[in-house]
Amino acid sequence: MKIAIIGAGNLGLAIAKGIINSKITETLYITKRNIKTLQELDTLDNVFLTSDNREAVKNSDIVIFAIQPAHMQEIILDCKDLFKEEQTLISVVAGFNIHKIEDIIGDNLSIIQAMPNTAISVNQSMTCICSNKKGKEKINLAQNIFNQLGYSIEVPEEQMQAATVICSSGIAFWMRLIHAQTQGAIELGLEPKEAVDMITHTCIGAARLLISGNNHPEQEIDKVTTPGGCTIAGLNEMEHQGLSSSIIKGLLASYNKISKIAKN
Ligand SMILES: NC(=O)C1=CN([C@@H]2O[C@H](COP(=O)(O)OP(=O)(O)OC[C@H]3O[C@@H](n4cnc5c(N)ncnc54)[C@H](OP(=O)(O)O)[C@@H]3O)[C@@H](O)[C@H]2O)C=CC1
Ligand SMILES: O=C(O)[C@@H]1CCC=N1
Repeated sequence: MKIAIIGAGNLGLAIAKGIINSKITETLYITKRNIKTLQELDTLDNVFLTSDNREAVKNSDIVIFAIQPAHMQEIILDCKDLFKEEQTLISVVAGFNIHKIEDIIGDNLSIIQAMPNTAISVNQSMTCICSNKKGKEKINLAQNIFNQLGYSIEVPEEQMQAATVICSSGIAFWMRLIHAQTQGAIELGLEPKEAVDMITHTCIGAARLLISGNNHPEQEIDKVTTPGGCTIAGLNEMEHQGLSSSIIKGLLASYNKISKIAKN
């Protein structure tokens, strides 16, 4: 399998790192205009750094677009004559729906829209995917790739905006929650590094409990909250200060924004 990543910025580079870790590809082309910033990958075998998108597209079975939405039309048009029916085109461009890509290159190519997150660099991305009609036959291939870079699920195209908020922006939301806990932990007298270790491993534990069992989060909370104890005191104060409400409102604001971007 030969893969090209068009646009190695924050996400494209993270995808490249995940792919390199998982050794799923025979050759990996990585493009950006200024390839000097990719020096850390320069010496790797079978990894080709170039600013020539056409060279990357020509030499790949799977082409992943990880550029800003404003660059999509120009870059796709530049490579349009090179795309082949057997290739799989994967776009991770948020808010750039499949029909916008089909408007540029037609509906004869397999197009997958994927929404990963930056944890793809450590093969822990939650990635949601959907496809155009032609791309249905390539969904398994795409899931096979993203499952090696974390975990993936297929969702209806109309849920991609929600998936962007929960999975892709979600990394930033969780980071902010972890940071807030760190600030609290430092005030309780813990060293910052020690605090982050404690918080991140507790966070992984909470996620593992829900992934491994079928319990609702509140059932797990019930097991922790000793009547009259410190957990319920903390939880109630957080809710008095609007924790759940502020998170829900934040998710809705994020969703409204990406929906607006997708409509333009
Ligand atoms: N960051 C994230 O966590 C997520 C991002 N996304 C989506 O991924 C896309 C990329 O986001 P992000 O990585 O943050 O953005 P960046 O701006 O960090 O990356 C975009 C990259 O595209 C490169 N680029 C620009 N023009 C060209 C060109 N003509 N040919 C090749 N490469 C080019 C730029 O490098 P140079 O200037 O050197 O060419 C830059 O490194 C966006 O559409 C975003 O919506 C989706 C989910 C999560
Ligand atoms: O913030 C953004 O718009 C992009 C999409 C999801 C993550 N980053």
